[in-house]
Amino acid sequence: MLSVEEALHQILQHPFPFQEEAVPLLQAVGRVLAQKVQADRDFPPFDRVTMDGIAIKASEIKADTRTFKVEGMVPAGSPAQILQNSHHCLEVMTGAVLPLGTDAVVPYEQCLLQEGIATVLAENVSSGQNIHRQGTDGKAGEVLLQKGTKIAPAHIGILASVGLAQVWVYRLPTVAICSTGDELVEVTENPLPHQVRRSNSYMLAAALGQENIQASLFHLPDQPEEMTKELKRITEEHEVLICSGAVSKGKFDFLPQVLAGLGMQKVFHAVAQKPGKPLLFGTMPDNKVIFGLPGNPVSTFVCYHLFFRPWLQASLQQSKELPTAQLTQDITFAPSLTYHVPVVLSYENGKMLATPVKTSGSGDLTSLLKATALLTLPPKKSFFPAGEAFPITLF
Ligand SMILES: Nc1nc2c(c(=O)[nH]1)N[C@H]1C(S)=C(S)[C@@H](COP(=O)(O)OP(=O)(O)OC[C@H]3O[C@@H](n4cnc5c(N)ncnc54)[C@H](O)[C@@H]3O)O[C@H]1N2
Ligand code: MOO
Ligand SMILES: [Mg+2]
Repeated sequence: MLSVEEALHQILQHPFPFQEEAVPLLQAVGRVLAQKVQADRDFPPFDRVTMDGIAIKASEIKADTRTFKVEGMVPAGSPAQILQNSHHCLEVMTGAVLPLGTDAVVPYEQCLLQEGIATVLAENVSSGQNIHRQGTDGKAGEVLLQKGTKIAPAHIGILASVGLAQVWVYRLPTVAICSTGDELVEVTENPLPHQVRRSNSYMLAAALGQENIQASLFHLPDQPEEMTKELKRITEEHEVLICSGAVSKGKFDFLPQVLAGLGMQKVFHAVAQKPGKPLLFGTMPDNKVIFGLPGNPVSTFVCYHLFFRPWLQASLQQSKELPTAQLTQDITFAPSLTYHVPVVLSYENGKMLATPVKTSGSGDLTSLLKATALLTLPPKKSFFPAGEAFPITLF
């Protein structure tokens, strides 16, 4: 059976060649940048006043010279002004261009202004005080954002600052989510005693929503002809198919054979891990990919985070290092499988700690309510002592 690393490696051999598209600035949040972003001018673009007050030449402050005649007023948004007489001052507002001939700003709180004369009350005034010098934070032409950056609100601020009303981002894939199983009924239905409401498809759709992907939802019955008919249409109309269920050894687990009949090239079917052993991954023509996630809700969730998300990130040319956290208690796990443990994270003395949550297995969706991450324990060992650190996947 394939190890988790090998399975992931094989999945990453099939990235989707996402095209680029331009979107309006505000629609770029949560998307992945497909262009390099450079500063179109210095950051800040001029010597910027950082306090409301008066601008003076600092060297003019002497023991007996603390009064300055006010020459005028420089609001933010007005062109640069020049101090005509170095014994004078100009009133300046936060955000204004520092007047030429001045090199210090004394805040109003440290001045007395009376009848056009400012008296500096502050003991010391040093050259450069309360001035945000041009280009301190970035020079014109400097690369501020790299391709592959996931755009967060702060990035939107930078994009706006450099004048990008349209932003080039990677186009998102069209994704179909298919749940399977005759025991499953709609959220709005009242399940009979032998039925359950479908939750996996909604959980997956919500997770994809966090990637800005609006997936289409379908449900397939445990019936191969019907499944084939539906999946033929769905795979024609979508680039990515994520199924949940019907991939194990059951007499009604028809998904692998139905997809093979539709032309899916199986890449693998089974990974040495718990949960999520019967994971299926395959490809279709035109770079289409299929993830057959095992149906137990926690398996679906784990496989989405451990395999689908890295595939999406790699396709969007994003790289990611997995952080680690230290176990707070011993874990014994004998099978030679990679073990994904739902954990709750905390911090102590600057260290991230992982405490396993109580769970009754991969069918226990409620275990995810307490957890904030998955801790991945390698297959080679069976005893994992408290204090040892392992990679975590946040969700
Ligand atoms: N003989 C074997 N039996 C099983 C094996 C095995 O290796 N040999 N593997 C087990 C593992 S591990 C898992 S995980 C499950 C995976 O099974 P399937 O992918 O075939 O999924 P189903 O049989 O369709 O369903 C399993 C379970 O999950 C519930 N489910 C499915 N979809 C949803 C949904 N959308 N919302 C809520 N719940 C869902 C379903 O009702 C079942 O209870 O197989 C083991 N068996
Ligand atoms: O994916 Mo299964 O847990 O190993 O139920
Ligand atoms: Mg099954």
